[in-house]
Amino acid sequence: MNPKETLAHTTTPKLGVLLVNLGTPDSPTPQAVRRYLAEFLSDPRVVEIPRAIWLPILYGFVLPFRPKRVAHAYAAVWQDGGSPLLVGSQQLTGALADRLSTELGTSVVTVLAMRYGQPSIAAAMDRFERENVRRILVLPLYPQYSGSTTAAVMDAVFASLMQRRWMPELRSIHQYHDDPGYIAALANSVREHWETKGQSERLMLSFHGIPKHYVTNGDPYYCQCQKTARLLIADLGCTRDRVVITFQSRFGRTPWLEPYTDVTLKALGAQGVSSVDVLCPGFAVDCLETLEEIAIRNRDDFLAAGGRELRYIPALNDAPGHADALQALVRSNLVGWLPSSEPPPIAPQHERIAELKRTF
Ligand SMILES: C=CC1=C(C)c2cc3[nH]c(cc4nc(cc5[nH]c(cc1n2)c(C)c5CCC(=O)O)C(CCC(=O)O)=C4C)c(C)c3C=C
Ligand SMILES: [Fe+2]
Ligand SMILES: [Fe+2]
Repeated sequence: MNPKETLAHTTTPKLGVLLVNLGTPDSPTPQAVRRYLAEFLSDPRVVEIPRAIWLPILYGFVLPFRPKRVAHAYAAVWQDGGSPLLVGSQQLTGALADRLSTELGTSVVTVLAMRYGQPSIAAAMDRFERENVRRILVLPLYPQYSGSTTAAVMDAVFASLMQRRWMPELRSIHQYHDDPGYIAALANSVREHWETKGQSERLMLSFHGIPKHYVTNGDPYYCQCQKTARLLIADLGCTRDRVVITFQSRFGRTPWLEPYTDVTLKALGAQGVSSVDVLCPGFAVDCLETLEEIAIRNRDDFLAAGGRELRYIPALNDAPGHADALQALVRSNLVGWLPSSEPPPIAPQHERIAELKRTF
């Protein structure tokens, strides 16, 4: 008998941290975008219309036309290393991996996967198996939980585990919308932007939308977006009338969460608001929806409607405060899995947000 290497009793089991983001095309071409959209939009977590109705629409009306237009949008923001979502997610994973290995040594393996496309969740699980990772913490890079994103990630993780004889132990972080480190990182990023560029007349907090009926059917996404916004506004000390909370990236014909970002920006421009700072707190890293939709298309619309300046505040990406926040989040979810079982204490500068979080 030739047992698998992972059965060797001398190897110490390791711990895996799996970061997962949405996924993105391999290149900004209609063919690659079509492959990506076909996989993404076939997921019943994303489009809940019955398959017999939706798949003919997807293959008959969406996939023949949308990829050409969307490929053009990707081309406008494509980077040397590839799609901004992939590059940014890789950089953030690198920053977190450095921190975790400095703190915990070689017993922790930090890996990035994408829910749709490459690098796949199945490949990450294969790597964990090869490296004798027996305990896995999954961190979907979505601060606010939605069935269409977070649960879709977990579906793929479970599907991959179904194929394995010796299942690793599993934990997952389903949301961190009110995590003090995350809120503080967002607030610091806004303050830094204001210090260098000055304050606009309005601060817009734009979250990715979802269909309204997902929320009425029980998805907590809307409430978690609102809580992120409340905590952020409180930490910034802004007056509520200067802030607008909106939802972007509408897709399809059903009503989505409102107010819509694009409609609101046009209305603000028309009402004589001359400058707006836009932050997208639900996007861990920049991507098509922030760099192209907000910073190019919606900016053009705002200016055309009479506005004078739209300043996009970048996503947290691999900023040290972001990687620090995720490190603390991961650490507090590893209690019992590490020799030292205590979660790290709350950083003194985050205590105020932790207190607010308890009261909201
Ligand atoms: C941040 C959380 C996200 C939620 C919630 C979300 C829901 C959601 N999205 C679609 C449809 C599309 N989204 C697209 C791009 C896209 N979406 C997110 C994040 C969330 N989506 C990101 C980070 C991205 C960017 C990907 C990139 O490569 O940069 C797209 C593709 C672009 C396009 O064709 O317009 C679609 C389609 C639905 C239907 C949905 C909820 C039901
Ligand atoms: Fe989306
Ligand atoms: Fe979009």
